[in-house]
Amino acid sequence: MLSVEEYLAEVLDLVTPLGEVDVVPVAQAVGRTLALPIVATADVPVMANSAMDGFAVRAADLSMGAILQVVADVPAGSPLDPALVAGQCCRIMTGACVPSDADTIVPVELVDQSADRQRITVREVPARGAHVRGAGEDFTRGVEVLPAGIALGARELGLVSGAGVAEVTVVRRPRVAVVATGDELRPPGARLERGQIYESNGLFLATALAAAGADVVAALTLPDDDDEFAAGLESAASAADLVVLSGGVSVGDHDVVRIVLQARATSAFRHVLMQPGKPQGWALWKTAAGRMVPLVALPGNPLSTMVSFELFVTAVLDRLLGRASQGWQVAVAGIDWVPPVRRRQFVPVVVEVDAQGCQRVTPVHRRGSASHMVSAAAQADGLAMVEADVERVHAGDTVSFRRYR
Ligand SMILES: Nc1nc2c(c(=O)[nH]1)N[C@H]1C(S)=C(S)[C@@H](COP(=O)(O)OP(=O)(O)OC[C@H]3O[C@@H](n4cnc5c(N)ncnc54)[C@H](O)[C@@H]3O)O[C@H]1N2
Ligand code: MOO
Repeated sequence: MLSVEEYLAEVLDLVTPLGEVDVVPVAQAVGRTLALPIVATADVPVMANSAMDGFAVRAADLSMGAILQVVADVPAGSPLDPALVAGQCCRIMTGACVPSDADTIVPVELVDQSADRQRITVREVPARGAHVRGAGEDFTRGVEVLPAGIALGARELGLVSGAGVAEVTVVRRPRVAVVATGDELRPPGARLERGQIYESNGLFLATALAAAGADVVAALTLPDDDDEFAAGLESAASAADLVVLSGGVSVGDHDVVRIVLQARATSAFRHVLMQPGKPQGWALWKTAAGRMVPLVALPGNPLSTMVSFELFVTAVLDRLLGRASQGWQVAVAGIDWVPPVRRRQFVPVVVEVDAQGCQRVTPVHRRGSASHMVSAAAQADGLAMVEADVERVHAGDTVSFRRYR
């Protein structure tokens, strides 16, 4: 039996970072991983500008009751830079360039305006420099605003476009094929005969892989026949950087993935000290074209597939993409529960934050981490991890927690 860490190290050894890149417009870069850092093409703010709608003034002119003459109007986007001499100011809107002769903004609420809007009387005196957003205050041209290895979400893309960058260099998406195996599998909607079940791992894996940044190039369901399975696997692998399989990894007579890969590939089938997800396998499949394609074979029970995906497949994708892997946080148990014996437990939990700000996690299902359940993972916020030597989790005990991405 291997520890989770030992098995993870074996699986990670199967792949090296992809190293190939795409250059894509920023609007099409969501979910992609930066291959090169983002360097600002401009200062942000690009120029000193007003944080308020009001009047740009010279601080030297300010006193309670001072009357200033309004000599210009500067809305946002205006190129105007009106000259201001003593006793003069200009009307300015939020985001507009502060005139070179002004150093302070008086918000419109702090003045009285004459009926003809040509003069203002100052009712409250702001500090020198008030409401002026300085050029380069956020960052300056030439600085790195995001490092390589970052996955681009909405917030990152806001920053990238704000920094004036139109195209980003991202890691090519890993091409991943999904193979579900089992004679019993039927598509949802089909009429089930005795012994048959609805296929769910294939769609789960394809969807989770795409959400994690993969290009899913094939999603097949293959039977437990050795030759048919091998032929399907060859077609899946021929277009892929990685194949993720579900089912058939255990010790049964029809566990086609183990049987075929042990006979026809470089492979290892392991028992890992985790529950769910004890039987695991990996292989290197030599395609007809002579390319070695890494395969990660997950146990077929739906919760085993989901947990194994979280622990191993996401880590492999992170490595291919050159991206940091997600860590574990500290949480406390919301209730008592009994974890399985001698294996580290990964149990789907809901999380709530208590009055003290602690994350309290509670298994979503009375069956805890029983591996046949399809509902538990979907109803959970993430996984709690309980070490193998824990005989009973007590409410208030510290446990590790990882939120689904
Ligand atoms: N004698 C032993 N038997 C088993 C052991 C063991 O150590 N000794 N380990 C058990 C554990 S733990 C697990 S987990 C499973 C893993 O088995 P396989 O990976 O070989 O998976 P299958 O037998 O193909 O399927 C298990 C279960 O999951 C259902 N399944 C499979 N694929 C799908 C799919 N795509 N969608 C939905 N459900 C699927 C399948 O019908 C089975 O019910 O082995 C234990 N046995
Ligand atoms: O490891 Mo299996 O996933 O316990 O049922």
